[in-house]
Amino acid sequence: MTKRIVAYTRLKPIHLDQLRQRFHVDYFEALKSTDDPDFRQALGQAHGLVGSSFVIAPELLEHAPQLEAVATISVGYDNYPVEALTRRGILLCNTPDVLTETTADTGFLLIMATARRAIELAELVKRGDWTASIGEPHFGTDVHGKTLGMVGFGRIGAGVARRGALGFGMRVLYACSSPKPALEQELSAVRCELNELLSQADFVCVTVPLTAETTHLIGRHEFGLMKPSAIFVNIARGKVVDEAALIAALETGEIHAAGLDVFEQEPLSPESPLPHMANVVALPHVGSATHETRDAMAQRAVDNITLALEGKRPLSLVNEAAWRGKTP
Ligand SMILES: NC(=O)C1=CN([C@@H]2O[C@H](COP(=O)(O)OP(=O)(O)OC[C@H]3O[C@@H](n4cnc5c(N)ncnc54)[C@H](OP(=O)(O)O)[C@@H]3O)[C@@H](O)[C@H]2O)C=CC1
Ligand SMILES: O=CC(=O)O
Repeated sequence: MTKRIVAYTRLKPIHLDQLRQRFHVDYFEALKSTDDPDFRQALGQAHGLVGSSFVIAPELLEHAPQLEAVATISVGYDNYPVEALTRRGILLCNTPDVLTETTADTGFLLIMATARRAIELAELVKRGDWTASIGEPHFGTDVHGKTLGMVGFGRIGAGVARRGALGFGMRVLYACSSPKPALEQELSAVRCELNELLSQADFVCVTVPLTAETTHLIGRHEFGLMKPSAIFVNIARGKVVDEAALIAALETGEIHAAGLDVFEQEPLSPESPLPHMANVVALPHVGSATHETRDAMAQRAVDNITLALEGKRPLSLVNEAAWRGKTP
């Protein structure tokens, strides 16, 4: 029997063809909502699910009685009900590693663009307002030699810190669930409590996954601990930050500026003041969005779902317990 896959994110022909060589693929290249009746009907026969950017609620799984594996085209898996999947023995696979360096580049891009006010000043030139030598009101802030505070020190966090420590001579502090002795050695990084990091860092960069524990990890209290000169960067998930508290901290000068790739609501609501604030650089969740990296992520997802549906261990598995349940 040919197994069936529902693919709900646009894929390049090269990736779609690989899936179609082995499976029957129900392809939703422009899915607007998981309430789409055709999508729900296809789920009814699906053994595999491939995609990203939609919340896959536990209720949706009830429409997929034959589901064996899910491959998200992302490293973050906060859109998936991991416990419900594991309970049913459904494998959940993601795309770590292949996007680490690109996302770390985005983190550093935000650090640099925000500190040096690159977007604001480029806009000034574009408007034709560069009519005299630029003076102090338009000066930026140095990055090199400053203190970089990493909240979360996994793959991407280490990538950002490496750029800061080795490329820009920054002192690295990190707050993380577990110590990272190899990185401490490599980057002279120092582990500290979150509150201490927040009060010492010139740049605070968030790279923790979104979990129940990290939801609103950074809020009013935390912004209050930061230096008035601090620059806050979030490349993790919007909900890790209390956005109302962030807006207040930026408006009152409690912190200096923010570089943001992720938001509590995506796409960003037209009512949000964030993209209109001079001290904010806002990007539309493009941490991994380069041609090379998005191709590598899609390929990893194709490889993951193919292996999983062939009864082999996928390359990157989130719920180890579901795999253990399948193996003697
Ligand atoms: N903006 C974008 O486009 C992108 C965003 N992301 C986001 O970045 C996140 C991180 O990815 P990646 O670096 O690969 O993941 P990792 O799992 O390698 O790193 C996450 C780190 O956060 C730490 N951590 C987890 N919970 C806490 C906590 N409560 N307090 C302190 N530290 C904590 C982990 O600790 P420990 O090591 O002890 O487990 C780990 O070191 C993803 O989950 C995703 O949400 C990813 C890619 C692109
Ligand atoms: O946000 C992107 C991801 O890969 O996670």
